[in-house]
Amino acid sequence: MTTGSAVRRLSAWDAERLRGLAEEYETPLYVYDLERVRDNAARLQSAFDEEEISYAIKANTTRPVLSTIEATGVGAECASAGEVERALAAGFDGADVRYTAVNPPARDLDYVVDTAADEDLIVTVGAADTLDQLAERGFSGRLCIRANPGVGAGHHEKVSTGAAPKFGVPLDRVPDLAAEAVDRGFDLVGLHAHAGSGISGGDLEAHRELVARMGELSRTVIADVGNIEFVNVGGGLGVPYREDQAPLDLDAVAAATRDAFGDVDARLGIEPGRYFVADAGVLLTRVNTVKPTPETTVVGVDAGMTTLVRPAMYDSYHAIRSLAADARTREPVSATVAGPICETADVLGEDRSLPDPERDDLLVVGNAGAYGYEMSSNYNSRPRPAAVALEGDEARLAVRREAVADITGLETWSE
Ligand SMILES: Cc1ncc(COP(=O)(O)O)c(C=O)c1O
Ligand SMILES: N[C@@H](CCCC[NH3+])C(=O)O
Repeated sequence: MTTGSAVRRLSAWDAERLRGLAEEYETPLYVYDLERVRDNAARLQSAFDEEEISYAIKANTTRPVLSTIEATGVGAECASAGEVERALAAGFDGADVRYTAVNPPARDLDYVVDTAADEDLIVTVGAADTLDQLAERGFSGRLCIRANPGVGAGHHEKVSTGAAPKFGVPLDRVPDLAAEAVDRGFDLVGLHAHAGSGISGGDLEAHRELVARMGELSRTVIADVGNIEFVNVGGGLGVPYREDQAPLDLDAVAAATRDAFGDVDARLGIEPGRYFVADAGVLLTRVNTVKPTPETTVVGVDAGMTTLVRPAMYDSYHAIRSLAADARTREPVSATVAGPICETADVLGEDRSLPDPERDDLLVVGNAGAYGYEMSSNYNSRPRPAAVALEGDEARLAVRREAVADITGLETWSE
């Protein structure tokens, strides 16, 4: 049983409503549909009904999104002290929050150790060094060890983490570190690994291999040091970005995951981020310049790589559609949709067929709910956009538009 469709194309968004939101809140504007977030959560919970699910909140930490996901009963995986703070503030139970330490700054560890004492957080370490730093701080909470499984996957080499030395303890060193942790009095409750982000059907073999390696590792660790509560095999479930891409068959992924894990006396867990939120969000942007050139029609818009960095950073494809009310009556042109930033990489889409664009047309960019606002920046002193959350017929401002004064307000130097 699944809830809603596994694919939500751009054409499913109500164009008239989006035009109204752009008028009211101006552009660039992120729009999140909370009902779609719930649908995505329900689909995950239906497929992974025997597993423990956490939301990797780095994908979208906007408060209404966090509260909506918290209400579905899943946990939260956090990549920083700031994310832990936001997860707790949104209502996640401390016992369901995991902090994944990646070269953790001392300030993160101070906060997390302090908070863990009251909130029962789980801290995941990916280096023996981090274990020492926790011991130095008198950490007495629940501990998880992140393994580097030696197998990675993902939509781009920059997001394939499973074999990158930066992440996790090499698989063959995990049993010794686990034994050492238990000897030193840590409460070892789990093991963890993550292959990478944006896993598609073609990556399933890599996923299966990672899970199989984690199954074997957990059997060794349990035999050495006794029971643990869980083995989390990471996030990474991809969603279709192109119109012709098929969605992941979640039931098949869940079955393959269980099968590869085998018979281990610990709860299996996953921690997707993107799957919860990607197609629950769009980015609205307005055309400010139309420039025909011999190669292409350059369509200049008010959102750029500072608003949505994925195309510039990973060459990611995001569908773009014109919301001009008379779009159907216009001839299509081949367009390059480019932002206002002084970088050649500041292009949201190339070779896009758009109804003959005009200044002030509204465009909508798809699948912007994951790693969109989260990765936005202030480069070129561009204020970050606003975000609106939709709950049924209601729309509420979730994040106000940044002003230049918000940026300059951080400066302490005055003449
Ligand atoms: C440790 C960890 N867990 C979970 C995720 C979530 O990945 P995704 O949003 O692709 O599901 C990430 C990001 O890649 C991650 O680094
Ligand atoms: N930020 C990446 C995915 C997550 C990487 C985090 N480990 C993307 O937009 O695809």
